[in-house]
Formats: sequence, C-alpha cells, structure tokens
Amino acid sequence: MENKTEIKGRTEVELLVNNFYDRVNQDPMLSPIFNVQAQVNWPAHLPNMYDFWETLLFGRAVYKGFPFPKHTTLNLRAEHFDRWLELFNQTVDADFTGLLAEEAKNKALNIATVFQMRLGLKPVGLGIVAK
Ligand code: HEM
Repeated sequence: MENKTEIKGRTEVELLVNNFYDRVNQDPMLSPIFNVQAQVNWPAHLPNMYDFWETLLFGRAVYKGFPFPKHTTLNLRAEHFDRWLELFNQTVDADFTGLLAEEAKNKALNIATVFQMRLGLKPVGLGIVAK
C-alpha cells in the first residue's frame, strides 16, 4: 500500500498548501515572482490559501477574497502557469489520493485556464478543460 491519504478536511488542506508553497519557494522560475516581485508575506498568504482551498473543496465559504486582481501586475506568462500546475499536481500526487485529490487538480487547472484567458495568454472560447 502506498502511504497516501484522502483529503478529509482542514488538516490535509493545510498540509497540501504548505507542501505546495515549499515547492514553489524552491523553484527557480516561480520563487522570484513570489519572493522578489510580489514580496509575499507568507504568514498572511498561507492561511488565506488554506481558506481558499477549503472553500473550493468543501464548499465552506471561509475565503472571501478576489483571486484574479493579484495576478494582473506580475507579468505572468503561459510557462509560469504550466510550471505552477506541474508543481501543484506533483504536490497533490505525492501525498494524496481519492476524489478530492482529483478535484483539487481539476479546479487548479480550470482556474489557471480562466486566469490565462483573462490575461490574454490563452484564446477564449476553447472551453474549459475538465476531466
Ligand atoms: C503563474 C502562476 C501563479 C503565480 C506566479 C501566482 C502568484 C500569486 C501571488 C504573488 C499572489 C499574491 C500573494 C499576496 O497577496 O501577497 C497570489 C495570490 C493568490 N493566488 Fe496566485 N499565482 C499563480 C496562479 C494561481 C492559480 C492557478 C490560483 C488558483 C488555483 C491562484 C490563487 C491565488 C489566490 C486565491 C490568491 C490570494 C488572493 C487574495 O485573496 O488576495 N494563483 N498568487
């Protein structure tokens, strides 16, 4: 048996988010965007991201923000999103299994696709890729 668990609640969400941003912070392409360009305040950003993912996966409306505007001033390109998704999927697959693990990857892909459409990085109208 592999040592993977279902995403059952807040505990797993926090683990997932922490592991993901650990990977982001070690990534030569993405780390400078978060830490040099945006100068992210991690102790504030991480709990916000726990809330965001808890809201997406469990439908508890604890996140009340607006994700997209934060992404408009970062000069993001398609390869940044590709790398972001690659790291996110790796993080999920390293520790988690089951329906909500798949759901997390699908939602990340859908939101990344919409962000890229809104940023003019992807043509609008090809539909959102959902599994
Ligand atoms: C190229 C890919 C991406 C980069 C470089 C990136 C970077 C950032 C940065 C720098 C922030 C601001 C953090 C702060 O407030 O200090 C942020 C916020 C946020 N990002 Fe991303 N992001 C990316 C993709 C995504 C995707 C695909 C999602 C959703 C699945 C997402 C969800 C969020 C959310 C929810 C916030 C918090 C917004 C708020 O409530 O203020 N990001 N991101």
